[in-house]
Amino acid sequence: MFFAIRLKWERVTVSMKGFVKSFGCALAGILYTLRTQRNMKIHFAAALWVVTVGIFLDLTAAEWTDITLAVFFVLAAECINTAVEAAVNLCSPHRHHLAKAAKDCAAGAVLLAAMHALLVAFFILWPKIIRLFQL
Ligand SMILES: Nc1ncnc2c1ncn2[C@@H]1O[C@H](COP(=O)(O)OP(=O)(O)OP(=O)(O)O)[C@@H](O)[C@H]1O
Repeated sequence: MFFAIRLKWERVTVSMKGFVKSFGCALAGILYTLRTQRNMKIHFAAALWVVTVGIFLDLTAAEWTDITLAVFFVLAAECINTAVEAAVNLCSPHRHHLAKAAKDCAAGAVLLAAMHALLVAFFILWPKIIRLFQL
């Protein structure tokens, strides 16, 4: 009985260590993207601005859901773009049309996510800002 509990506890500890390690790796990836990619810094600054304006405009829970989804979608797309760039640079240091396709498609994904974020900001924030200045 004692050994069974101890074995189970050790398994929990080991899986917790694995979880903490994966979390650390994921955080390192985000920080690497933030450190090396100018666009990620711009996205982060834009996200901070949107959150500040959102707090000021007293958004509803549904509006916050849309805004945060759009923000995290852009940040995640930028991390994936950085991963693709790093992998392509590693595998294909010389110019190749497939390397170009991979990088261009990854950049396209970021552009689409950013356009979506702009639309969401426009539909949610813009009418509120207009109303605020009409008062
Ligand atoms: N190995 C390659 N072969 C062919 N074309 C490439 C290659 N590497 C980059 N390119 C082309 O140059 C463009 C810019 O590539 P680069 O590696 O500078 O990425 P970037 O988009 O400038 O990244 P960043 O977000 O860091 O500015 C790519 O989108 C692609 O069209």
